[in-house]
Amino acid sequence: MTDTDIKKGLAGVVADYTAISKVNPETNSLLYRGYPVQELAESCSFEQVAYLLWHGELPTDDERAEFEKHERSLRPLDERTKKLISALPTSAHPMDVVRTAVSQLGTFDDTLLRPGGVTDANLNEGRAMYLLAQLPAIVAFDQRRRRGEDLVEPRDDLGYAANFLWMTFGEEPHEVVERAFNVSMILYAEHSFNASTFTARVVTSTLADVYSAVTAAIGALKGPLHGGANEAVMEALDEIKTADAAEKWLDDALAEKRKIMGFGHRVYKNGDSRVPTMKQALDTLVEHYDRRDMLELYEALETAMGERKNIKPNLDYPSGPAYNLMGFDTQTFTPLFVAARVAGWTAHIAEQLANNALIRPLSEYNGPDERHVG
Ligand SMILES: CC(=O)SCCNC(=O)CCNC(=O)[C@H](O)C(C)(C)COP(=O)(O)OP(=O)(O)OC[C@H]1O[C@@H](n2cnc3c(N)ncnc32)[C@H](O)[C@@H]1OP(=O)(O)O
Ligand SMILES: O=C([O-])CC(=O)C(=O)O
Repeated sequence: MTDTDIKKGLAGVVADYTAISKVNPETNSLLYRGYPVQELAESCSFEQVAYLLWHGELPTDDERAEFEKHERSLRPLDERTKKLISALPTSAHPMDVVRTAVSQLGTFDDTLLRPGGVTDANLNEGRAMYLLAQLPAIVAFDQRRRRGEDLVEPRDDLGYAANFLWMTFGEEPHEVVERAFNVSMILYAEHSFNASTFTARVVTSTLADVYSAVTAAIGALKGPLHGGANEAVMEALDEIKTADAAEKWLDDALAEKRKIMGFGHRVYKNGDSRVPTMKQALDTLVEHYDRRDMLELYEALETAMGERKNIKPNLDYPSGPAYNLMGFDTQTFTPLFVAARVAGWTAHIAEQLANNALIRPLSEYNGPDERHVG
């Protein structure tokens, strides 16, 4: 075996089929079940897109109404979840809180103990809906308690995006903000075999349950090379402060061999298909909040990175400042990604189970030759 036989980071390896989404770097496009993500972001709600990812088709009006009713009924947090979150230190990262809360949700589900209960497709669909409905409440409550604010109960007269913002900020969002947030949730919902989704599929392939797979996926998403980058983008923009400081900041960072968060991608080498749509949403927020300074800073760093390295932004680059303008704390950004991506993770869990093979690659041993104790 030579070095070239080792696929470091599994780069370029096709590990399985998927019918859920197609990431095409050649055409710089992303399809969810065949639909261009830009079209879905333009005309659908996050709930419709979750339905599409799970069922393969967009819902009819009746199916949509039923789906929304079910999702809304599952929003309120259990007292045990409120107690658990309240007991966790506010010094802990919100991703650790979300991971812990999802893990606890698994302990409430006694259907897991039924014969065949872990792999039952109907039960797993119910679990996916439960997680989709609960995550906004978990994320919103955690941000509020860190600010010394009381929990805001969900509303069943609001759609997913409006209710999420309502529970976080305690007021109904302006339509511009609701729209931008809905777009971000759709763009974050699914992206084929990214690291967190692959993690969920690895865990599922052992026939472990949905909660275990999602808890593990949250762990994988936390890192700054993946979902954690949206938070890191904001930290960088906060550090740079103004557009005229961007070039020097970048030169210093590159000289220190730092990775510039929100830039580059394992699959897209010519720009991330989702960035133009999220950038448009960011533009609407810049106008709404009258924050041209943010846009200038955003564009200055993007331009400098293009000139120095010819590396383009990924989705985390525009979504970081967008979430900042909406009023989210920087550490809440990656939990927002979790809330959206759980739609994709659970679609992949179902797909993995429908045609399962244990995921277990080989390694080439390069440690000491055989030796003996004593
Ligand atoms: C939603 C998402 O999860 S999107 C990804 C979010 N992550 C980030 O934004 C983190 C910053 N980006 C990165 O670290 C990388 O671009 C990754 C991890 C996303 C992709 O990495 P890989 O496909 O493994 O590419 P790799 O890291 O090998 O980069 C190739 C070259 O480009 C450079 N490069 C890639 N991205 C960056 C970056 N953001 N800043 C500086 N240099 C970079 C690498 O240093 C490397 O240079 P070299 O060949 O001189 O060593
Ligand atoms: O596909 C990837 O490797 C990372 C990514 O953009 C995502 O998960 O949205």
